[in-house]
Amino acid sequence: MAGFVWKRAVIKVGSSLIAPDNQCSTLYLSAIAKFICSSRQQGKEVILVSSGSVAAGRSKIAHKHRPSIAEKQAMAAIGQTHMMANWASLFDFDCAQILLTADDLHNRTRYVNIKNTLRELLKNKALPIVNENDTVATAELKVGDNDNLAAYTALVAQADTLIICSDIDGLFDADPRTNPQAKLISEVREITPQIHQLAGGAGSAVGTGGMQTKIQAAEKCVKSGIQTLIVNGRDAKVFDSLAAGQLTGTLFVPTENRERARDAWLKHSLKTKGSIIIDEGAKRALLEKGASLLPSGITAVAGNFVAGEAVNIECNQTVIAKGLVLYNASDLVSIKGLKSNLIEATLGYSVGEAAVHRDDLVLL
Ligand SMILES: Nc1ncnc2c1ncn2[C@@H]1O[C@H](COP(=O)(O)OP(=O)(O)O)[C@@H](O)[C@H]1O
Ligand SMILES: N[C@@H](CCC(=O)OP(=O)(O)O)C(=O)O
Repeated sequence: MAGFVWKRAVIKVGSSLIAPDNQCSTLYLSAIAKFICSSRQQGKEVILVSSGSVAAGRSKIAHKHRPSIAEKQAMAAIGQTHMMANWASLFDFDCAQILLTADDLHNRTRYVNIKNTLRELLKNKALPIVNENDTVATAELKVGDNDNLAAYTALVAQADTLIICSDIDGLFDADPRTNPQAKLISEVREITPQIHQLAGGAGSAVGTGGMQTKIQAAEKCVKSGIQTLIVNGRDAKVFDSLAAGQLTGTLFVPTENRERARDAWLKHSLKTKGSIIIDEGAKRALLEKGASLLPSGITAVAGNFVAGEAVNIECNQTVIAKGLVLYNASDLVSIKGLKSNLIEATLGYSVGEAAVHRDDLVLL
């Protein structure tokens, strides 16, 4: 198989690895944690999406064979602390808990907050651990499964890779539970209806969604240029291979270049709500150094946009870039021309030194 190259990955770990017998265990997590540590030492960035809260809390809440929604939510509330402690026991750096629902990902302000928080956590070398906020979310507000949640996380974090760790070697050409002749598919270049048909539901009592939700997750990622890998999280050798840069499991090959997909989205899909006018120095920093736009280079603000919306960036009456702005128009008016270390004192808050981060900016 070809080499495995990445810089920022979301690693999704399923319930069957965290709480195989409805109880937290580090049996399968040690190899994953070792891989996370060695990757970080090489300067790579990792975000975990971890399931397991319901499974880990199951034995703590009295319930009939099929727990009610409230019972499951109570299990998640207890199990989440056990799951986090289980991971934290494996690392000598900080783990950061992020609990999300679909609603958070669809709301612009909350989406921007999630993105900024992830960026800040990675900058500070903490390990973000994301799970669905099962305790508050009703079915219609939920993503529903952590495979799709991991794909959304990879998109919001602008990761280049999603690694889904499951209890099976990857995608097979038939459900191995019912067909012992099933063969592993090592590479998928196009997610066709036939690929969807290969997938069956969850294989264990603690899993949700099975291969179907993993293929949905891969589909979301590959069209945004994010390579997606399904691997067997029970096999420590898998992580030795990945650490050595060797692919294993099933790779879903991106159908689009990541930068091109991001640029096309910024350029064509987003309606601009205003303009930021910048000076020659800021223009040079953007064009020649690929820098973020700092408030110090802003001379004027036009329009009434809010943080997270798209704006044109203009110099000498020419639009030179488009990007997602981190501050409201009225706040930018207050901080234009100022050094970034004065943002907090001027506004009473700061979401970072840039007005538009270079990851959210496309040159025109
Ligand atoms: N075509 C397929 N290839 C591989 N596994 C499949 C396939 N169809 C269904 N499955 C089932 O999907 C299971 C993995 O999903 P799931 O039980 O939800 O685990 P996780 O907790 O890792 O998300 C496998 O154990 C397997 O039984
Ligand atoms: N949010 C739930 C997990 C949902 C889920 O997708 O589980 P899994 O199929 O094991 O990844 C929990 O923490 O129990």
